Amino acid sequence: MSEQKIIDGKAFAAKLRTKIAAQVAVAKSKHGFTPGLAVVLVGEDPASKVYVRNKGEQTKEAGMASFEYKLPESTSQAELLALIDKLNKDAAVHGILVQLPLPKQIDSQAVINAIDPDKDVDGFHVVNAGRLATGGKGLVPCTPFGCLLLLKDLLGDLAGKHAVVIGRSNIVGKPMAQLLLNESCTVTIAHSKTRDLPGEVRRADIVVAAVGRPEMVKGDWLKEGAVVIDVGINRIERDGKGKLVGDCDFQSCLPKVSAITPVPGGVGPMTIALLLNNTLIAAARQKGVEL
Ligand SMILES: Nc1nc(=O)c2c([nH]1)NC[C@@H]1CN(c3ccc(C(=O)N[C@@H](CCC(=O)O)C(=O)O)cc3)C=[N+]21
Ligand SMILES: [Mg+2]
Repeated sequence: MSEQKIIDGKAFAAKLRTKIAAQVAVAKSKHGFTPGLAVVLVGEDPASKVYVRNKGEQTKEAGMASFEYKLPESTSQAELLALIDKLNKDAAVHGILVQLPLPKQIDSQAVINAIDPDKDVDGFHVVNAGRLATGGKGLVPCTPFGCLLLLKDLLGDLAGKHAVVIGRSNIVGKPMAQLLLNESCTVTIAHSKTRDLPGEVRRADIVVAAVGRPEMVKGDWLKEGAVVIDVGINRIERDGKGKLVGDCDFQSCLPKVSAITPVPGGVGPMTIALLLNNTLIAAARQKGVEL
């Protein structure tokens, strides 16, 4: 059980943020603009508040402008759409993120599709999903993008690898499968109706777990030497204490894998780093410059 099996997403993300900060400095000194990210939080979900605070802090650390909008739980869809319209028109805002989930009176997909696709740094707009599916130049969802960078850093060329993505959400599973397909992997998308999930996972060189079920994937489901990317972030109680665990049972998986991401410290920090990267990409495109 060697140490280096455990992928240090936190360190990788920190390195990426250093590179981003250097490019932000060039945007300012050479091109005279500051990339700006607006994050909109509706309601009081405590977990969401933590993520939004981390995003704001890391945005400023990278030298970007951070705009935070905190709206009450009772906000109507019309009020939220009015804010999006204002941010779409604001030249200082190059990226817009509306924190999910939204309160139930609001149709999330309608809100996401109201964001200017070129400012949609989550990559959730239907136009960006379409661009990803058809090989266009869009904005790629942060979590799958971060997972892909970790995999390429570890394995280099991914062509011909068998990847099993567990989970079919629009925000992780589907775009992850698309990215792996674009890298010429053979991709299986598994989900709650998949027959014999352990059997599917056993064929995988690469497993991406994004189901939101604590410790579901067991070590005996894995092929010897598989690479496991654990996207799950589940808060559980164990021995009377709150604990953060992934979708993979880390203890049983570790002896079987060639590499695995931990939770915390794996995919989570990459998601925020890729959000900053997307903001930089969006800003550079809006300004028509190469950084
Ligand atoms: N429009 C939208 N875009 C998102 O990207 C989005 C969202 N809504 N809603 C909530 C989820 C969740 N999310 C995380 C980001 C970073 C960590 C992260 O940095 N986690 C750390 C620490 C976790 C902790 O200690 O709580 C880690 O895994 O090491 C986790 C979760 C982004 N999300
Ligand atoms: Mg994201």
